[in-house]
Amino acid sequence: MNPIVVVHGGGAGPISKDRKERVHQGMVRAATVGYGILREGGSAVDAVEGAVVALEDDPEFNAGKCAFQLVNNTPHCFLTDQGAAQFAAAMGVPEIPGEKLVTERNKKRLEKEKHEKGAQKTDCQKNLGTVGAVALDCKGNVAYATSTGGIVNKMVGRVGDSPCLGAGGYADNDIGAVSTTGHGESILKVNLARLTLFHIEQGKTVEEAADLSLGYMKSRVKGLGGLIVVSKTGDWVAKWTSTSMPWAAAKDGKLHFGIDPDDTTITDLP
Ligand SMILES: COC(=O)C[C@H](N)C(=O)O
Repeated sequence: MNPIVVVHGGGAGPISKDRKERVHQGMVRAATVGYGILREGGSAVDAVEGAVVALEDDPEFNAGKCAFQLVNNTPHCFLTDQGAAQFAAAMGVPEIPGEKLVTERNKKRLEKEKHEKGAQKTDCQKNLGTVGAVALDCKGNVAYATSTGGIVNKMVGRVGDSPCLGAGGYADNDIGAVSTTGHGESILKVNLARLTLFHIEQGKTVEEAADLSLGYMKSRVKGLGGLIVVSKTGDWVAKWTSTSMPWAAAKDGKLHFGIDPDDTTITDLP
């Protein structure tokens, strides 16, 4: 099986010219890290972890920190609050003060948002991002990872879509893997990642499946977003209904990259 990794940097509004080059570099770096792991025989799980950690460490993107493997070390899928903190400490994860995880750009964005009236919109255009990766390894295994700082000005205690199975992502070796981004509440309501895989299970191409599930989210709950998919047969796609979504894909020694609709560049991988 020829390995593939696809990454995204969050579905959002237009990206300013000066940020575009930095975002481009971040996407290329993450896809190259993930692909390098796969080329050396690494697993899909290792590849998505490597790619997402590269994006988490890049201040250009809005993500969490430390994508370690809960499912491999506990019988559970989710841990929150104090339990999550205890588990992280037991795994030797260093504690980082909250303020060190917030960039100046995000602080300014929060202040601006607090002064603007009105409820959270479902178009996700103001959000600064989320990062994600999907991969298919040489053995035919697929995996996904999604990491986010969430939406701006959210209520304390909000759980978004990104950590939730079926919404923020899903992987099944019999079908493929998906990582999503966009308006979290909408993504949760339609179970966007699993819905996309359902369409592939029903015989749709990855492209058709992505269009159907994103189209359904838009028409049914007026939610905008984006997603990346890799199927078990090695087909992949990056699609979005938000204005932009930075993405990159590495396959067969080629690197594909884009931010805006109908604007893809293809180069040779180093
Ligand atoms: C582009 O922004 C996001 O993807 C935010 C994330 N889905 C959330 O709602 O928490």
